[in-house]
Amino acid sequence: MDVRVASLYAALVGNPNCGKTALFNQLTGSRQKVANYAGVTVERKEGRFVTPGGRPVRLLDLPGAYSLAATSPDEDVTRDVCLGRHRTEPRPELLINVVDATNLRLHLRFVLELRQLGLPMILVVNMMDEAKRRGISVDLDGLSREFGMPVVPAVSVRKNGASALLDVLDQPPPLPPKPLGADVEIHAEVRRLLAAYVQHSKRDGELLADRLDRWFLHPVFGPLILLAVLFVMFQTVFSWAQPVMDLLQNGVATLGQTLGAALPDGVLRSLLVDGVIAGAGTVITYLPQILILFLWILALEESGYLPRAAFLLDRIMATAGLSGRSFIPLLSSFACAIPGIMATRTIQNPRDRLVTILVAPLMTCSARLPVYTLLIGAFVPHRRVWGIFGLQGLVLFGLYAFAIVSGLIVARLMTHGVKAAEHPLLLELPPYRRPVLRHLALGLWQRATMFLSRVGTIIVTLNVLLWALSSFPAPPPGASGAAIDWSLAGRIGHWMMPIFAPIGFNWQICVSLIPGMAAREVAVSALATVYALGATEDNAADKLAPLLSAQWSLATAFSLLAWYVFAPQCLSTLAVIRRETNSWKVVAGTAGYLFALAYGAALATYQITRMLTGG
Ligand SMILES: Nc1nc2c(ncn2[C@@H]2O[C@H](COP(=O)(O)OP(=O)(O)OP(=O)(O)O)[C@@H](O)[C@H]2O)c(=O)[nH]1
Ligand SMILES: [Mg+2]
Repeated sequence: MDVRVASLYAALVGNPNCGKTALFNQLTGSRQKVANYAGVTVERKEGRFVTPGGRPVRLLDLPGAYSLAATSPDEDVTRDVCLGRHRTEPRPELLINVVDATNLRLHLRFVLELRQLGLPMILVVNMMDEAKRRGISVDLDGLSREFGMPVVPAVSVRKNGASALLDVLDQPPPLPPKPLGADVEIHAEVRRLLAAYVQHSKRDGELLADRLDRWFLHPVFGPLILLAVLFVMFQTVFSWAQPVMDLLQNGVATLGQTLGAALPDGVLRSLLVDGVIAGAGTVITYLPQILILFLWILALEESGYLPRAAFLLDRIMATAGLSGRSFIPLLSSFACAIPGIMATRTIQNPRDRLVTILVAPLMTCSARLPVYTLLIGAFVPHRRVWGIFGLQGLVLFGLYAFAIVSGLIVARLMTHGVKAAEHPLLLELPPYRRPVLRHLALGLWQRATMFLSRVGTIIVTLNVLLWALSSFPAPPPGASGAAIDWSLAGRIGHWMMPIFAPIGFNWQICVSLIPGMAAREVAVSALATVYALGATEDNAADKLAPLLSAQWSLATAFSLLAWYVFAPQCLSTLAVIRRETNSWKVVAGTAGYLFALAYGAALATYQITRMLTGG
C-alpha cells in the first residue's frame, strides 16, 4: 500500500555562523535550489529530503540573525519569515533552531525570542564536537524539559552528525514550546539557564584561546603579527611555487615544440601554437601561485584567525570612515571582487555599502596575480634582502599594501563630511580551530577547477579571438617586418598608442589591454600571443619573461604594475556593480575613477622611474 505522508515545511534559524548551512547541506545534499528573495539581494536556499522514516521535508535555510529586531536586509528576511509576514514566503510549520554549543551565552538569547512565536520548534545544539573538546557539557534533556521542545545534539560537519534530528523529525510533530513568563528578563534568564544546564569541566581550550588572543589582539603586537603573517604569505607565493611552475612551463614548452614540429607550417599550426598554447599555457603556469595564496587564506579562515584580523582592522576601517562590517566584503575581494561586492549585502547603511562596493575593485583580486608575478619575475631580481626576505615577495607585498592603502584613502575621500551611521561591529570571535586538511583540500580543489575552467573557456576563446585579430589581415606579398604589424590588432595597438605612450606602454601592451577587460589574467596570455606572433624565431612564448625584460624598460614594467593596481579592467565586476546597485551611473563612476587613478598612478610611476633610472 502506498502511504503518502504530507510534506513538512521547516526552516533553519539561528545566529550567524552556528552551522545552519552545514546542517542544511548535510540534510539535503545536492537537492538544493539557490535563488534570491524577491526584491532584495539576500540569498534564498531551499532543499528537500526524506527522513529515514519516510517523511518528506522541505527545508529553508534562513539567513543568520542575532535577533528578531532586524538590523540588516538579511535579518529582515529571517524576521518576516518567522513572523509569517513575508510577502512571498509562507510561514514555516516548524522552526529548527540551531545554536552553537560553545557559544550558548550569545545564542540562547535568540532561542528565547523564537520561543515566544508559538511555532513548533526543535532546538539543535550544534558543534558538539567542539564543545566536547573544550570540556563544555550541555544537559540536553534538562533544556528540553525546561523549554518544552525537543533538544538534540549535532555535529553538522560530520557524517551522520544530524541523526538525532532525523529521529525527532520522524516522530509526530512537536507542540509549540512553553512561552516565557512576561516578567522574565532575557539576560537574567540566559544566566540562569547557563548555570543550570551548561557545565565547563576543563577550561584548557578557552585558556588557550585567551592566551592566543592576548597576543593576536594586542594593540601593538597584534598588528605586527598580522603584518608578519601577510608578509610570509607573499614570500611563499614565490618561493614555494617556483619548482612546480618550472615543471609546468617546461611541459607547456615541450607541448608547443612537439605540436609545432608535427604540424605543417600554416594557419592551423599558428592557431594552436601561438594562439592556444602560448596563451592558455602561459596562464596555467600561474596556478601554483594562486593555489598557495588560497591555501593561506583558507587556512587562516578555518583557524579562526581572520575574524581577529577583522577585529584589529576595525579601527583602521574607522579611519577610512567605514565600519568593520566592510572588512569581510573587502577581504573577499582579494579572491575576486564579485563575491566581495555581493557580500556587501550584509552592510545595512546604504552609504557604507555603496562606498564598500566602489572600493572593492581596488582590492587585489587573484586574477591580477599572474600579471604581477610575470612582471616581477621578469624585472625584479631574484635577490635576498637583509639575508632573509626575497625581494620579489617584498615587491608583491608592497603592491598589495599599496592597493589597500589606496582603497582606504579613496574610501576616506568618499565618506568625507558624511557622518558614519553604522554602529560599530559586534564581532563574535569564533574559537581557534585546527584547520581540517579535508576542508582545505576541497577549497583548493574548487579554486583549481574554477581557474582551469576559466582557462579552458573564456581565456582560450579570447586568445583565439586575439590570435585571429593579430594574424589577419595577412601582410601583402613582399611586405617586410613582422606580420602582426599589418594585422588588425597591430593597427588597433598603434592607434591606441597616443593615449598610452605617456605612461610608457608600447603597442603590444595596448593590444593586451583589450582582452584583459574580460578577464585580467588574459593580459598575460595576450602578451604571450602577441609576442609569439611578432617574434621572428619560434617558441618566443616559452620565454615571455626574459623576452619582456629584454624589450621593456624598467619604467614601462613598473608603470604597467601600477596600472594594474587600479585599472577597471574586468567587465564582470562592472556588471555585478550594476546588478547590486541598479545604477549605470555608479558603474560609470566606478569605471571612470578607476581609470583616472590607474592612468595617474602609471603616469607618475613611469615618469619617476625614468628619471631615477635615466631611461
Ligand atoms: N567543528 C564543527 N564545525 C562546524 C559544525 N557545524 C558547522 N561548523 C563550521 O562552522 C562554520 C560556520 O558554519 P555555517 O554552516 O556556514 O554557518 P551558518 O549558520 O550557515 O552561518 P551564516 O549563514 O553566516 O548565518 C563553518 O566553518 C563550518 O564548517 C560542527 O558541528 N562542528
Ligand atoms: Mg549559512
